[in-house]
Amino acid sequence: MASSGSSTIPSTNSYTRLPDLKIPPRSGSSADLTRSARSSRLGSPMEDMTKYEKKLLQGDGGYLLEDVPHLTDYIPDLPTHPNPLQDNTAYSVVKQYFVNTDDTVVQKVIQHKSSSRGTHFRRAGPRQKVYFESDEVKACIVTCGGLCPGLNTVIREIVCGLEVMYGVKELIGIQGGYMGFYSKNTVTLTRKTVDDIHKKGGTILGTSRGGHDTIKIVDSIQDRGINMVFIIGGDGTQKGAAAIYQEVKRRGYKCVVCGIPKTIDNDIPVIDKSFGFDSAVEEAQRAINAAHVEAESAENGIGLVKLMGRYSGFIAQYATLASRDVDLCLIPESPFYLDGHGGLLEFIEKRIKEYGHMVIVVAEGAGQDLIAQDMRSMDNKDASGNKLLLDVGLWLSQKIKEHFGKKKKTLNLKYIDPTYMIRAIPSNASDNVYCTLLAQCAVHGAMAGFTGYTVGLVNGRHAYIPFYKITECQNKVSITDRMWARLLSSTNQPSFLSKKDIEEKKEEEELQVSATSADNVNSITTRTGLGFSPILTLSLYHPTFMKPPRK
Ligand SMILES: Nc1ncnc2c1ncn2[C@@H]1O[C@H](COP(=O)(O)OP(=O)(O)O)[C@@H](O)[C@H]1O
Ligand SMILES: O=P(O)(O)OC[C@H]1O[C@](O)(COP(=O)(O)O)[C@@H](O)[C@@H]1O
Ligand SMILES: [Mg+2]
Repeated sequence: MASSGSSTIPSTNSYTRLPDLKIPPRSGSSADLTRSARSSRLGSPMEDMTKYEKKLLQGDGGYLLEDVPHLTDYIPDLPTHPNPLQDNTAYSVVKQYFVNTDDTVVQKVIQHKSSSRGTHFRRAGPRQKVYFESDEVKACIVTCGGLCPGLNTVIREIVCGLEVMYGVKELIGIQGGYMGFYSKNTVTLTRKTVDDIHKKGGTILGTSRGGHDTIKIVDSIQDRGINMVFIIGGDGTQKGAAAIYQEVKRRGYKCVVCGIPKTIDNDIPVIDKSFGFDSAVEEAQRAINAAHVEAESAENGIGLVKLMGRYSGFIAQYATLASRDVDLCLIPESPFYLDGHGGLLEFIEKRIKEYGHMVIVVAEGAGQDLIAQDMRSMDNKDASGNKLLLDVGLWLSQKIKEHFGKKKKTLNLKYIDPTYMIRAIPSNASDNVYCTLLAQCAVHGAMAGFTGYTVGLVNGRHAYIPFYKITECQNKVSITDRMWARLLSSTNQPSFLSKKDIEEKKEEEELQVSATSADNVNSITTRTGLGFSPILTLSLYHPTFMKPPRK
């Protein structure tokens, strides 16, 4: 818990001055605008939501800090207070408990002797000074998107963190996701009411897709006098959180907006992994084991297990690597074809002939283009705008059965779909610890006045990451990476790709990396002769905010 104090960067005054960067509010700043004053000062809300700001700081050797916003960026002269943790009997004895203001976390941990030091994020943790008095805080928590193991643990630990560490008394839960801000009642959250919730799956607050209406949400935040918003959700949710932060800032309202990344699919970039992912991989083992037992016990037995993963096949990949019983793993990132030489059906036939049984793991987003060709399906979307998938498990079962039928070969195929069962479990022990630390870091950041950030684990260290880094792309399994090769060699399955396909994939992935890399922003930063210089806050256009939020 203690700060290592081993900052890799020299401490300079210009660096520590960063939170005091003054950015004139667009329309004056006041923490208590009345509704009429508010609306009369509003320009076009969408105008501002089409922009986000980058706080970049350059140092020696290509060091770049992609910093998160701070309340003082738009509300000058906010008073600070000593952190109440210094009087907390549990924490007051910890040496160097407060994080050194210069501490940052590197994004890419592999370095060469000629590498530039690259992108860094602000290290998460408690600060010496806070920007809220305990009795001034009115916090709220909301959970959005699909379920994921650990949601209740994060809720519990935000509540306990605020109440126990910072003496905060006013905390409410927004029910039913984003739309709950303007269409549902709230629940009071206290240490007592959340005491047991980490043992249950799901979220005690409820969740939903769709219904993100930035203006209505921020109106509700202001009307309720909320000044800390903790938003737990996936890639869609974090985009919504970024829009809320922009609007709160545009109104000059003193309110922290903090995201805690949630997704069972592990599709959020930058962070090491999302909470609940480990629990999901562990629970998937039960389904794979069952599939293996069924397959082994029958003549020409196939156990087919479908796992979640709409656009990213991480659960399928890691569940396969963990199990060692899997003969074939199919994920959205790796295209395949069914018929002909080198096709999937030929491989299945061969493996069955060789071993008498096999286990197939398929991520729900795999082969969607093939199914769509087959079924001439419509491009359906859910309330959040996510693609509604066709059931690849049923489709594949059918195709395998038809193939064996045509060849008049015996087949015993058992299809297992444990997807929602996996998502609905409580988090396992390691995810519980992970959720606790994430929640505590989120709370420390909010008390320290940071805003517009997602808290995440980067190379094993907790960091505050600006929203745009999380929302600009999706984390996907790289099939030109060593980890996918490990899987291929463990299952001994073909890659179904030609050399040309692999080259194209490599190029595609490299392009994606360079489009989001620090090199792109280096060209728009400036330097002074000092080791570190708070350089500028850039307004950039980002496609996320170009469109009105999806409803
Ligand atoms: N681009 C966006 N801008 C604003 N809100 C969004 C955006 N995409 C999704 N949301 C909102 O975020 C919430 C959750 O999104 P969803 O994609 O369903 O789940 P997840 O956050 O788990 O990816 C929904 O209420 C949805 O309306
Ligand atoms: O809850 P729904 O609407 O059935 O959605 C199922 C989807 O939710 C997920 O479990 C998680 O997606 P999110 O992280 O976007 O919530 C996907 O794997 C799956 O495709
Ligand atoms: Mg999502």
